[in-house]
Amino acid sequence: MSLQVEFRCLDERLGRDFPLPEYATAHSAGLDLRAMIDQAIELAPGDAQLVPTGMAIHIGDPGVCAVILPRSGLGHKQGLVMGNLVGLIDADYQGPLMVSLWNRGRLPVTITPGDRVAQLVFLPVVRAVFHQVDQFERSARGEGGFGHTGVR
Ligand SMILES: O=c1ccn([C@H]2C[C@H](O)[C@@H](COP(=O)(O)OP(=O)(O)OP(=O)(O)O)O2)c(=O)[nH]1
Ligand SMILES: [Mg+2]
Repeated sequence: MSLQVEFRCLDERLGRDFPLPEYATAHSAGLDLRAMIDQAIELAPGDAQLVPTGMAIHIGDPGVCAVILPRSGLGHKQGLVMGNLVGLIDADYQGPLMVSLWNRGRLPVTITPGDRVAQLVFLPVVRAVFHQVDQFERSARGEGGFGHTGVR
């Protein structure tokens, strides 16, 4: 399934010095996002910084959102993940796409302009309409949770 999404390039280096966001393979779920910073930054262990991606999107369909996720290699090996764990992009957001980069590792991480630091994944959204009730009709689980079914 493909989706038409409006895209604005906010940084002249994107599409000139660095490729525009693209799916790396025919079946990739995520498009890599680049750190469109002016100069290299070093993230000390534990530090987080909000970094522009040089682009904006307008999804425009309430049945779709996008999420910003870590890249597996950077996240696992260097500890470079998202400071908000997952970035959620609303369908009506039109501002610059920002990435919160958090070094959760034990060593400093250097980020160079244009580095692919995160990935953007589009997802379907179901928006709920709440119907207030006094009691739920009891389900098999009821109120059991948080390990209620055991480990083994
Ligand atoms: O990693 C992120 C997360 C969010 N956003 C943008 C798009 C999103 O639609 C908007 C608001 O995000 P969210 O609702 O998660 O943040 P909030 O703290 O609740 O802000 P708001 O009060 O603007 O909704 O910020 C980003 O650019 N990058
Ligand atoms: Mg919000």
